[in-house]
Amino acid sequence: FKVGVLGVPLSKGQPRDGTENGPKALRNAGIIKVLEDLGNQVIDHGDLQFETIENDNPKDKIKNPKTVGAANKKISDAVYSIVKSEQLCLTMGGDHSMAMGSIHGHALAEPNIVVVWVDAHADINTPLTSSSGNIHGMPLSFVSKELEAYVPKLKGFEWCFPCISVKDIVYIGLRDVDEGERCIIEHFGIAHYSMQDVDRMGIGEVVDKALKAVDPTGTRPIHLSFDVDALDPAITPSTGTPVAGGLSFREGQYIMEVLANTGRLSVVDIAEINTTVGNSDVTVKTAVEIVKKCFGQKRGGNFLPSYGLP
Ligand SMILES: N[C@@H](CC/C=C/[B-](O)(O)O)C(=O)O
Ligand SMILES: [Mn+2]
Ligand SMILES: [Mn+2]
Ligand SMILES: [Mn+2]
Repeated sequence: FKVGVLGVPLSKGQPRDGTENGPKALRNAGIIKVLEDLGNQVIDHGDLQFETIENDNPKDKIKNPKTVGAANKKISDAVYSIVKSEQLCLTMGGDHSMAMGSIHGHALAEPNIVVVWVDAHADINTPLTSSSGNIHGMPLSFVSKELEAYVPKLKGFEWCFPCISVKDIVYIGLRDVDEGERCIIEHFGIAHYSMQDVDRMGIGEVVDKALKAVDPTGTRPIHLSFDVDALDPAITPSTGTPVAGGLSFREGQYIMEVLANTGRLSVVDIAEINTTVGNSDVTVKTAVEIVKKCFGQKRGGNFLPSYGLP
């Protein structure tokens, strides 16, 4: 693939410093070379620079609205231009509020996207249902048309127009969903596969059903937004909101292999690596292994055309 890599050092969508180090940690772990060794042509777009806006006081309890709004506008513009230049975009976060910008920019460039949201959390609180006021718990409410009426227009988000339908979203890995989010999921019938579903059906059936739910004809570009806290904290301890009982290393790899195999992956977010929490080496190594499966590495083995085999 032609892969456009973008660093998104964002942390103000949540309270724990450290997610701004995510892009650096992945780079230091050699993510660029790893992708090149898999035969991809990698264009490194560097790390976005975000400014912290002064007296960015909470508005209706929402924290750092101007800083997070301005950052996501930059993310949207960058992802838009990367997708427009026919590159498979890898956005390295940064807290998960980044997905508001990456989905927005992606949808502007590719109007028919579906969103596969792999996460312990639903991240679809509106500013009115959120109890924390942390925007990393709200990105999907800002970009979903059906929720527009419930999302107050906040200063800093004038640029953000709802660009997907909740029918285009499917969840995998849920195990910590707020009441307001459950209400939204039930009311709008959002496709979702929780860890209970993974236990009941197995990851193979979950991924098949998840893709069928949003893209039955198997034709639409895929936005994968992967929150490392979807995985079990034993393998991704360095994250801000860990929840026990997560996806195994193998289940995480399996999801990525199937999505890569569709050939329709268009944007991949990897979010919520926080190097200041727990053992960040394990977390970053796991994240790199998981991302490799998005960009062509197969557990059954790869041979690259360069070997000249028929
Ligand atoms: N639902 C909680 C937790 C949000 C978790 C966000 B994360 O999935 O991006 O880590 C909230 O709204 O504060
Ligand atoms: Mn999460
Ligand atoms: Mn259910
Ligand atoms: Mn998340």
